[in-house]
Amino acid sequence: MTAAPPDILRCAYLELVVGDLAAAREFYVDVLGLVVTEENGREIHLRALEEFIHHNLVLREGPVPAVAAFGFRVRTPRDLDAAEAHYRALGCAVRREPPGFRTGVGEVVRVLDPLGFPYEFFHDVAHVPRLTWRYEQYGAGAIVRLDHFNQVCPDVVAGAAYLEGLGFKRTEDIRDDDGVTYAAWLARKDTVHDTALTGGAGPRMHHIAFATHERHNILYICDKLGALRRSDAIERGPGRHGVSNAFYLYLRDPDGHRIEVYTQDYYTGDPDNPVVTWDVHDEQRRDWWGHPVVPSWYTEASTVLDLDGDPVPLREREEPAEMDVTVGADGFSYTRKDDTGGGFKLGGQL
Ligand SMILES: O=S(=O)(O)c1ccc(O)c(O)c1
Ligand SMILES: [Fe+2]
Repeated sequence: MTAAPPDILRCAYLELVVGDLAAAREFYVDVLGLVVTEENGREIHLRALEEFIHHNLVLREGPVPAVAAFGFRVRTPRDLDAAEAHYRALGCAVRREPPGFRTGVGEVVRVLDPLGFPYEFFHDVAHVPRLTWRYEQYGAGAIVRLDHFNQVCPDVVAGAAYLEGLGFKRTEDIRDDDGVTYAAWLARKDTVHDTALTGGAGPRMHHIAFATHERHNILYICDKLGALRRSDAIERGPGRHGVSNAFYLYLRDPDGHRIEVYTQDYYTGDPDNPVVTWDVHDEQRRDWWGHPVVPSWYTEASTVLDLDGDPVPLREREEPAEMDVTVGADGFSYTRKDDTGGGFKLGGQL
């Protein structure tokens, strides 16, 4: 028995558990320039500059750095009923929480989804000032929107099928000639993704991504981290993605949570938007300029919590791992597919 999915508008907020609230606040507010909507001694509610809902990120101090909730806004209050019915039909744990359970948010339907991720759905939410035109409040990093989540799960094919059943549309993926799918990007709003699946031991959160309008905003964040002698917060990039075509930078926060700053992907809103599939051996799939992906980007990710706040046990990926099939002295990755010389980049191998 199935039940129609809720009409999800977009990824809207993430609840992050951090080990030191002051250190996390300094990173997300003082360094990255996210805006404090409200805060107390236990948690801080932050938003991007163009956001008008109460928050895009909750920082809550706790014993184990982890992700406690992936929040999605739905189109109408009735979509909360649809969310509850959809997940009960999937046999998932479902809890309906009253307004105020989540600061600034009305009623929330929380689920532990089939992949083991704590998703939650809401409609009613407090409106706060959209700071779009308040340029005097902009840090030069100018983070304007929450753009997407990225989730690590063992079986990307099954995970993408579940998300497509939830109404997400696949826009890009990475595969090989044997039919293995290594990663997939899926959208509800008219951009490349609201969330993505990265093949690996999961459930874990790979990253949360915020958008800037310009590439120079991302370059400024790098310069600022250098000036602060915190360049070790830069894990990967800056660079240009192949998948999504976005300009990107990956940072690690004080707890190791991965944050992407991202700009200039493309419109995907037509119903017949063509899916872009990349060959896992294409050296330009993850970095259009062919720069290698640092190993930690493939191996490290954040724990996720169940609805009781306990870490969700991991399942290992059974199919080949992308890092294993694209790096090594054999240089399986190519720049030009038919280049008989191998065409792989020296120095890009471990
Ligand atoms: O590295 S990829 O080009 O595959 C990529 C594309 C879009 C993303 O948001 C991302 O995190 C990673
Ligand atoms: Fe991303």
